[in-house]
Formats: sequence, C-alpha cells, structure tokens
Amino acid sequence: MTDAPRSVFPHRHLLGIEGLSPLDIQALLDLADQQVEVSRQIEKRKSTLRGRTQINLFFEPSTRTQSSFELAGKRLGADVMNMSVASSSVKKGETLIDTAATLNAMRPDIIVVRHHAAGAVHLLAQKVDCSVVNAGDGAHEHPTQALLDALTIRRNKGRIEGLVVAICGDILHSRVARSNMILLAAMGARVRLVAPSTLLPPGIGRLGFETFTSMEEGLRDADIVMMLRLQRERMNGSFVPSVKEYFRFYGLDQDKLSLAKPDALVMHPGPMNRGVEISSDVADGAQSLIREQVEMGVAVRMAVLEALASHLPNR
Ligand SMILES: N[C@@H](CC(=O)O)C(=O)O
Ligand SMILES: NC(=O)OP(=O)(O)O
Repeated sequence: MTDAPRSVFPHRHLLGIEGLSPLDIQALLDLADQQVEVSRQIEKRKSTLRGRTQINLFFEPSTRTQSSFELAGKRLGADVMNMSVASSSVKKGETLIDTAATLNAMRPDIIVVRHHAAGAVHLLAQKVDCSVVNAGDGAHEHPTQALLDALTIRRNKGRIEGLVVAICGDILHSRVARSNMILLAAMGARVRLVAPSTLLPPGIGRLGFETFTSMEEGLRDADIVMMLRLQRERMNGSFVPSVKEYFRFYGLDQDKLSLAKPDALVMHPGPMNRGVEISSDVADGAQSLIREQVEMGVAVRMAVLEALASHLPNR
C-alpha cells in the first residue's frame, strides 16, 4: 500500500473546472510547479501512486493529453494501461456504461476518460468505484487543459489576476475555451472572446465576457492571445465561408499580433492547423508558448493525479 499524501484538494474526481474554488485551482497549480522540477530531473520517478492502477480510456483521438497522462501516471509510480477503444468491444456495440462496469471489475484506482459526448464522463463517474478524470467530454470541458494553460500563464507573467486574455476562434464548439473561461474568470483575469458571430455561443456576452467579432479590436492591448482550432468534428453544417477567408480575418499572423501588448504571449492547446487559425511564423516565433504548454501538461496531470491520491479507494 502506498503512503498517499494528505491532500488539500477536497474532490474525489476531476470532472471539470466548474465546481472548483479559486483555492482548489491555486493548490493544483502550486503542486504542478513542484512537478515541473521533478520532470526536469534525470530521475523522474516518485512513489505516490505505487501499486495503483490507472486506466486511460480515450474514445476520441489524442496526442498530448493521452501521452502526458500516461507519463504522469508512470512518473508517480502507477501501473498505467491505455485502453485502445478502436480495437475494443466498443466496436462490437458495447455501451459506455457496460465498458465502464467491465473495467471497474478489474479494480482500477483512477480512470482517465475522453469521450465525444458532453456529460459522458460525469455519467461514467457515477458507475465506477474509483476516481475519474475528465480528459475532454464533447464541447463541455477539458479541465486539465485549462489548468496547464493557467500554469503556463502564471509562470510567464507571474500572475493571472488582471491580465487581458483574448480567446480567439471556434469558441462555440471548444471545450478548451469553456474550461479556460471558467478558470480565468475565477482567477480574476479579463476574458475576451473573439470569433465570427457564427462561432460565439448565443448570449455569452450576458455572462460577463467581452465579445468581439473583429480580431483587430479583440487583440488590442491583450496580454495573452489564445488561439483555437476549428472543431470540424463537432460542426454540423458550414460555420465559416472558406479556410482562406477565415485565415484572412481570424488567423493570427504577425500583423494582427502586433496589435496586442508588445510582450503579449501566444498560446494554442494543439493540434494546430497552420495557415487556418495561426501562421507558422507566429506559432514558432519568440512570443509563442506552445511547446511550453506541452511540458506544463505533464506537470499538471501529475499534480491532478497526486491531488486525487488521498481519495483513492482503500480496498
Ligand atoms: N486538443 C484539444 C483542442 C483541439 O482538439 O482543438 C481538445 O481535445 O479539445
Ligand atoms: N490539447 C489537447 O487536448 O491535445 P490532444 O487532443 O492531442 O490530446
């Protein structure tokens, strides 16, 4: 049995940013700062999750999230199993709930889930005895992405409070935007949403977010410019006239970026579509934090798994 640390994190699951207090968020970011140091050492292994079993269950494609959850679990000493949904009995018609019950019978301690349906991860959490982490559910939430973005911002700007953060692109279909909006607002940032009107959720301005349909206006004096991919897999119909037009008006290039503060930083959760929402020179330029976001992704996922450690089943 492991010596699970006493946690300052009072939740058994991480299903979303919604429901976390600013103190919860701060505790996870502080813990993640420590994990960055662990990951930069030659010996990267801790024993917090020794003897524990983590299952990664991804019903949607992933490069960053799945691999960083795998590395995070392994760096904490867990046995990590990646379920390959593509070659699983889901393909034979087994439901999410039956799949969950089957995996639950194998006594995992943590299940990390990505699913195309909003709410699927909450449902799964009710059907299993272990901790569940949301790795993205439809257009609903992607909490560890928002946490890694917050960590990246805090480490580069020294704070989150008071910063002007422009989230640009397909806000309507993006779980990254949603989780970031909740987190950044809770931590006192000024959140701007910049998109064509077809890609802004109806009535979003009433929730206190400043909305812009012009990049030129939305980027003016921003501290952080966060670009989003067009979520074509969730689009039903045509939301933009053409990729060329979209890039012209909403793609981030050096000219548009020059309207933000001179020390503005550029973020993107990945995967990027170069020449659609972002130009290559900006993505690879001196103001880009995109690679650092990936590094912070491992640290944040280690922090989340460690924070849940004191709530794992004792059986
Ligand atoms: N990788 C992120 C963003 C994206 O796919 O555009 C997500 O799964 O939500
Ligand atoms: N940012 C993100 O979630 O990337 P993946 O879809 O590659 O996991």
